[in-house]
Amino acid sequence: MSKRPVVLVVMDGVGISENKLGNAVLNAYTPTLDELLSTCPHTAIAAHGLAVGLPSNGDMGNSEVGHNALGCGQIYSQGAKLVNESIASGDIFESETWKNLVSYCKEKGTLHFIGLLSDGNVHSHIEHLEALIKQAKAEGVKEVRIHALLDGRDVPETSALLYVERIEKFMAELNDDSFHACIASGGGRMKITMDRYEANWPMVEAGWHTHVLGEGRTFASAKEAIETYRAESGVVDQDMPAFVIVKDGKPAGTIEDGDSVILFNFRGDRAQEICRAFDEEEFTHFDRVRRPKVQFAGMLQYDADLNIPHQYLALPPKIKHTLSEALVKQGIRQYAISETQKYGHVTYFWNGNRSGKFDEALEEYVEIKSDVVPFEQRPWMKSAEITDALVEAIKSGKYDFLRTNYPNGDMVGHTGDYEATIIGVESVDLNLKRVMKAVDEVNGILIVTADHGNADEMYEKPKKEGAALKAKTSHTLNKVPFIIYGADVEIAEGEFGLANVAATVAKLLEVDGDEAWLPAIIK
Ligand SMILES: O=C(O)[C@@H](CO)OP(=O)(O)O
Ligand SMILES: [Mn+2]
Ligand SMILES: [Mn+2]
Repeated sequence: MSKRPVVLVVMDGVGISENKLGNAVLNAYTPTLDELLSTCPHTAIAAHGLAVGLPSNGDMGNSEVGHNALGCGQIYSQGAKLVNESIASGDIFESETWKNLVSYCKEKGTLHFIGLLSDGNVHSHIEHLEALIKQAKAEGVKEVRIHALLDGRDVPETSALLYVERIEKFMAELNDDSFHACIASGGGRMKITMDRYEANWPMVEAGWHTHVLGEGRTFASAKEAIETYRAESGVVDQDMPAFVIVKDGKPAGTIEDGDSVILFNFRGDRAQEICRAFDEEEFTHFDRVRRPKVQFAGMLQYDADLNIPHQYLALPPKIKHTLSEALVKQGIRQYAISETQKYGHVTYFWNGNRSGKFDEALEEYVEIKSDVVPFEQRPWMKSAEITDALVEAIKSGKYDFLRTNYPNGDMVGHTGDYEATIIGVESVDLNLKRVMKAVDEVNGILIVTADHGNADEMYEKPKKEGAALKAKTSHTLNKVPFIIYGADVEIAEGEFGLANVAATVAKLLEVDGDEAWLPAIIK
C-alpha cells in the first residue's frame, strides 16, 4: 500500500468539446483546470453509450450509469437496456409482480402508470410505457390512467407536447368498448414526485396530492394544461406546475382501493421517495391524507438493501466487485462527500446502487445539505462548503482514498442558463485549487474527472443555419477529462472510459485491483 492518499474529484456534467458556441466549460475562466491540463498527464475518456452499459452510442451518459462505472470498474448492462430486453423476451410479463398487479385491478380497478414521459432514456422510456399499456389491455385490464411527469431535462426543454400527443394517439388506438386509457394528472419533474436523496419531500407530497388525491388546478386535457401554463408564465417543461385532468366534473383518475400502480421509471434516485409513500405502513415524511389499498410496483428494484420498492417488474444489474469493496478488504480508509443533490451519487451509485457501507469502521460518508433554490440563482451551490470539509478530511491523515462530486456543471447546466453555468464551472475550478493545495500538503495524488457532459453544450444544435439559439438542458455525448496531478505516471495507449478509472485508483494506491475490472488508464 502506498503512503500517499488519493483524492478523486468528479466534476458532474463537465464534458469536453472543441465547439466554443455555448460551451460553459471552454468559455469559463478556469485557471486551475488550464494549469492541470497543461502540466499533468491527462486524456479524454468515454462517458456515454456502450461505454457505460446503455443500449446504444446515441444514449448520452448520466450520473447513475457514470458513477456505477466509475465505482465498479466494469460495464454492466444498465436499467434502460435490461428493461428493453425484458420486454422483448416477455419476461417482464411472466413476473409474479406483473401478474399480481394485473389480477388485482383487472375486474373492478384501474391500472395507473406514474413516470417520466419522454424518450430520454435516463430515467424512463415512453416505449416501455407503451409496451406495458398494450399488454395490460391484452390481459383484460379495463381502465388505465397515466400520471405524466414532464421532462425537458433529458430531452429538449419544451418538448412535452410531443410525448403527450404520442401517448394520447397510442391510447386512442387501443381504446374501445372494453378498454379505456387516458392521462389523469401530471406536472414538471422538478416540481412534483421526482425528488431525490430527500432533498425536498414537499415535491413528493405535491405529487401525491396530484396523482393519488386528484387535487390541484384542473384542466380538460394535458395539452390544455401545458399550453395554459406556458402562455401564463413561459414556464419550461421540467418546472411546469401540477395539473389534474377532469372529465364530467371529476378527476379523470384518482388512485383508489383496488387499483394497481406502476412507477415506470427504471432509474432509482428520483423513484425511491414516491415508492416509499406507497409502500411504507409507518410513513412520516408528509400526511398522505388517504392511503389507498393498492398493489404498487416499480419498474426496477431501486435499492435491494432497503427493499425499495417492495414489488418490481425487472431486476437491476447485479453490480459486484466494486472498488469500495476491494479497498475495504485491503484496509483502505475511505471518505466520500457531496451536497444532497449528488450525495447518493458518490455513495449509492458509486457502490453499485447500495446505500449501505461495506465497512462502517473504514468508511465515512458526509452530506452537505443542498439549498432548495433555483440553481441558476446560486450557481456556486455548496462547492465551498464541500471543499471546506474535504480539505479538512485530506489534512486529517485519517483517509487513504477520498472522493467527491461537485454538482455545479450539471445542476446549473440543466437549467439551460448559460451565464449561470459559466459561474458554476468557475466555482468548481476555484475550489479545485484549494483541493490541489491540500493534496500538496499531504503529498497526495489528485484525480480530476467527470461522469458525463452537460455544461459543455448549453445550446441545442440549430436546425437551420441562422436559427435562434435554444437553451439545451440535457446531458451531452461528449467525452470527459481524466487528469492525474501529483504522480509521475504515463497515460497508457488505447481508448478508455469511466470503467477504466477503478483500476487506475487501485494502481495509484498501490493495492490489488480486481480481475473483473477493465485495465488502468496509466502504464
Ligand atoms: O437530474 C437528473 O435526474 C439527471 C438528468 O435526468 O441528471 P444526473 O444524471 O446528472 O443526475
Ligand atoms: Mn451527473
Ligand atoms: Mn444531470
